Amino acid sequence: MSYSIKIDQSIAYFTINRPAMRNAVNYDVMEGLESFLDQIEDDPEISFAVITGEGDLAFCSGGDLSDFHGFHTAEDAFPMLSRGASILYRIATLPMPTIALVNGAAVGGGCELATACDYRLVASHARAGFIQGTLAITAGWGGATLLFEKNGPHDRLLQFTSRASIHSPEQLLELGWATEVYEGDTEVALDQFLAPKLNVHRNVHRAYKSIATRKWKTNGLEHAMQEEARVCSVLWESDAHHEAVQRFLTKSK
Ligand SMILES: CCC(=O)SCCNC(=O)CCNC(=O)[C@H](O)C(C)(C)COP(=O)(O)OP(=O)(O)OC[C@H]1O[C@@H](n2cnc3c(N)ncnc32)[C@H](O)[C@@H]1OP(=O)(O)O
Repeated sequence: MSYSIKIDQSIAYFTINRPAMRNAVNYDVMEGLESFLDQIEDDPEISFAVITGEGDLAFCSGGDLSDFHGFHTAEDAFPMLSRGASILYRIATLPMPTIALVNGAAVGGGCELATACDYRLVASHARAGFIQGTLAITAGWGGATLLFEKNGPHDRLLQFTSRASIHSPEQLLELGWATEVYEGDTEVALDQFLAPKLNVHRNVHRAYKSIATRKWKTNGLEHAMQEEARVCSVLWESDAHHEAVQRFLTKSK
C-alpha cells in the first residue's frame, strides 16, 4: 500500500508510504488523499489532521516523475495537475487545522502539499523548496497560489518560488514557511506541538480555522489554483521540461 490512514484519539494521520521513491505522489497516493479527505471532512470529532511521509529521508518529493513523465502535451498533463489542485484546495479548506510533519525533503509538489497545511513542523535535517523551476515548470497543484495567499512578504515569496532552490530549516523559519523546527524524534516533536493545543476544545480550533479560511470560499482561490494547474500544463509540454525530467530519471543509472 502506498499510503496509510489512521485515526487515533481525534487526530487523523495520512502517511505517504513510498520511501524508496522519496514518497513521490502517484495516482494511488492521490486516491489515498481523496479517501482521507472523504473520511475526515465531515467528521466533527477530528481535532487535527497530520500529513507526513514514511521514513526520515523525505516528506514528499512531489509528483512521481517516472509515472507522470508519460504526459507529453498540456492536454495530457492538465487532468493530473487539476486533480492535485483539487486535493490541495480540499486540504487547505478542511474544517480542522492541518499539520505537515516535514520529516525529510519536501520538494516540488511535496513543498506544495506542505504549503496547503496550516502548520509545518520541520525536522532539523529536512530541506524544502519549490524546485519545479529546475524542471522548467512552475508549481502545478495550486501550491504557489496558496503560498501567496497566505500573506507572506511578496518579494521573498516570489524568490522562494522562482529561484527553484532548496532551503534549510533556518531559512524556512526566517521566511515564515516553517512553523517550528524540531530536533530528534518526530513523534515526540508532534506530541509536544499538539499538547498545549489539545488543552483547548477542538471546536475552538475548528472555529478559528473557519475564521482564517472563510475568505477562500468566496475569493476565487479554487479557480486560481486550477489556473496554476493550467499554466503549469502549458510549460509541461516544452522540450526543456521533458529533457530535464529525463536527466533526473537517468542521473544515477
Ligand atoms: C507536480 C509537479 C511536481 O511535483 S514535479 C516533481 C518535482 N520533484 C522533483 O523534481 C524531486 C526530485 N527528487 C529529488 O530532488 C530527490 O530525489 C530528493 C527528494 C531531494 C531526495 O534526494 P535523495 O535522498 O538523494 O534521493 P534520490 O534522488 O537518490 O532518489 C531516490 C530514488 O527515488 C526516486 N525519486 C525521487 N524523487 C522522485 C520523484 N519525484 N519521482 C519519481 N522518482 C523519484 C529517484 O529517481 C531514485 O530512484 P532510484 O533509486 O535511482 O531508482
